[in-house]
Amino acid sequence: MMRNGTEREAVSEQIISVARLRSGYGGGDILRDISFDLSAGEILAILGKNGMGKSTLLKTIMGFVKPKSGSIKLRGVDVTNAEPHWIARRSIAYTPQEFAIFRELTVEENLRLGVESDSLLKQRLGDVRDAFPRMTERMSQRAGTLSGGEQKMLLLCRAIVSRPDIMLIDEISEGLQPTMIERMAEILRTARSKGVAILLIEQNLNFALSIADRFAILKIGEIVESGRFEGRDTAGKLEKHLRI
Ligand SMILES: Nc1ncnc2c1ncn2[C@@H]1O[C@H](COP(=O)(O)OP(=O)(O)OP(=O)(O)O)[C@@H](O)[C@H]1O
Repeated sequence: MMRNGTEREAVSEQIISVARLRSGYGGGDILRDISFDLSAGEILAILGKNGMGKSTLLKTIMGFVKPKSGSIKLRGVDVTNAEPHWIARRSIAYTPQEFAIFRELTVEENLRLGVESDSLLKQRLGDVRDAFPRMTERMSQRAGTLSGGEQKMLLLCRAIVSRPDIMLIDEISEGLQPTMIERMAEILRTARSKGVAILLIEQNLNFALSIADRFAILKIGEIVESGRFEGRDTAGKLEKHLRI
């Protein structure tokens, strides 16, 4: 598949393949029939109104919610019925919507959870410094004392130090100041340029439009519209589906 961009490198490896996925909680279906592919070095924004199942999609890919039918493949490996701890080891970083840092641990200890050893974290501190220099000045500070924006940034830095092939990101920009959102956009663009495949759940349409290559609109458990961001045409489609 050709990527949107100037280099026009042919990138064919399907990093995530979801086919005819049905999933939900108890007897009810939240996702009814979801299919999409995501390649290396590509950002796909999943958009939709509240409660349409965007977070459920990421939780299902991570194995926290069990699929009822359909399939999920990560780099060609079928993970449809795999356990979350096994999926988490397949070079995938998940930043959930709810704060997932350990407030009582220090910034360094939280980052340490993203890597296998102390020495590896030391080697990769440059990644954190490049992403958000202030974080490396806060290494011994308790994570719970960081500002809300910094806590979200810590989540993203923890994902970055794990050097994943895949990032699943749920509403990272929610409630943040524009400068912080722009920094996050830069971090995600950098990850994409290194070939990371990014599935981005977003309510902030401008943020999504500014970084994603493609979009998919989720409505009542199905993808009702998808494509590349192409100016006004796309804006019209999005407007139609996302209107409150
Ligand atoms: N653990 C759960 N048990 C039962 N129902 C749930 C559970 N988690 C979510 N739901 C329901 O599933 C539906 C989809 O929720 P989900 O969080 O996936 O939506 P979303 O599109 O991410 O919405 P938002 O943008 O508001 O976060 C909602 O109706 C929600 O109430």
